[in-house]
Amino acid sequence: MQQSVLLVEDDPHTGALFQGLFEDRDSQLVWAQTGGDARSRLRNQDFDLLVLDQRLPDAQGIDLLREIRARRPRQAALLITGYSDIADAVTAMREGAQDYLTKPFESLSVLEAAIDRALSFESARQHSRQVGEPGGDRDRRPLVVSKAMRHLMEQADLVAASDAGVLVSGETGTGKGVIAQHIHHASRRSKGPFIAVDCGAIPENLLEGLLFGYERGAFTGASQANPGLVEAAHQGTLFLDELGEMSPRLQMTLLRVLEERAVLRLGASQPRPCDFRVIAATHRNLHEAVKEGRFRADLFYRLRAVELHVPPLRERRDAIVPLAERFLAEFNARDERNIGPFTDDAVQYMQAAPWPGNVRELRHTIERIVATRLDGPIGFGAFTAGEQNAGTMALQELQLPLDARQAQDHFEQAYLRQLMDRAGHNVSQAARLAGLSRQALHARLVRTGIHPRNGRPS
Ligand SMILES: Nc1ncnc2c1ncn2[C@@H]1O[C@H](COP(=O)(O)OP(=O)(O)OP(=O)(O)O)[C@@H](O)[C@H]1O
Repeated sequence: MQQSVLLVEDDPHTGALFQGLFEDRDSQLVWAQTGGDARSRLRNQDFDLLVLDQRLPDAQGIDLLREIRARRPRQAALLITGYSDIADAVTAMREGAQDYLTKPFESLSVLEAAIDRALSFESARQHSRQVGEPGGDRDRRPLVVSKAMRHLMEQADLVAASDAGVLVSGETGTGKGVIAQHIHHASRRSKGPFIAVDCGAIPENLLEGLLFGYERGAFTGASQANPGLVEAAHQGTLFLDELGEMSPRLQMTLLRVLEERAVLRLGASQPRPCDFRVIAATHRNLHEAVKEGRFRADLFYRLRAVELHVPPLRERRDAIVPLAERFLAEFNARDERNIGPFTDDAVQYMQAAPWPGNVRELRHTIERIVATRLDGPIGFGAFTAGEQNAGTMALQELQLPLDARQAQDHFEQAYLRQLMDRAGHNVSQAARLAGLSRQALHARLVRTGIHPRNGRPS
């Protein structure tokens, strides 16, 4: 079925760019130049995807998105920001945008990939809602197979009943975020928001404003007051991922907020009461960090009333094949394929492989396999194909354009994708391998349009 996209954009160049992009596509583009125009178009037609510019003559893209999603909570959207403004981007994601794009666009292919991704995501979502109900929610639950994980989930259920601070530790990709969400959904706060922040990916000064909020004029560029994620998590759960990366100054502010149950926005004189539960996660050994004085002991003990350690996948090998089968079913449904089953040698390979990137790496591998074939059983070769000569293959497949800047962009994208694959899609690990700071790498990933989590163009 033909999909439809509503572009809300006042800039004629960007509008023309989109019209050009949609000329050869099987989907329909409708272009509205103002918020008012967009509202009237939405009264007459449903769109599979909205692409909203943040700065419109009569509205802010985020405000418009908020307004539209109040009536259509499942509306898929992408936000275009004029500057790489991470605060706008994060707000947009919180309002339910699938993704954000920064202008000027790096390249047409990055833009096209983002639209494709949002549209295929939307069609998969519509599909899974239709076929998934009433089992849809069940499918999103973590798969619990091994004894160690069963024990962990029992503990998670117990702690969910209390309001105690929880520290979830474990290697990257083991499912710490999944456990945090499970605790939230099993707790009395389940009707409130679950807000996740990756403390390691955001520079300290931005993280401060993002978490604790700011008043208008608190700093240059603070043109309007912003409540911050702590306030947004009111009556819900704040998931602080990679807490070990938080600077000592922000650790102190966070401790104060937790002790006083109130937050003081930057530039404000009156604290605002807030009621939220913190679940923190770390891949670092925070006990060591406390001993070495790099992490505040008082904050550590406060957040770690209960500690749950998620074991690496190699220590729960009986879960590998059931997880792989779950992911295979998920991607077959999403990509409308019918690939599988796994052959015996594929099963043996999976069970023996080290999976340094844990469940995320397994999931990503199955996604790659499904994306690169049409049907048939999955043998051992499917798992090793990506590893052999990964470097030379990536370069041969690059087909670099002759324009020097474009060639550099292509090369950087290929490099970053390969780097993220090697690092099991963990930004900290990738930054270590690349010899870059985590923030510098994150900025490059955002700039080149690669999604830090899955290495695909966003
Ligand atoms: N038990 C599980 N059942 C189903 N999917 C899982 C399970 N554990 C992890 N996953 C999937 O693996 C991926 C990684 O999980 P998650 O993001 O929770 O890991 P993490 O430990 O928080 O990673 P990081 O330290 O990099 O933030 C996600 O796509 C998640 O859905």
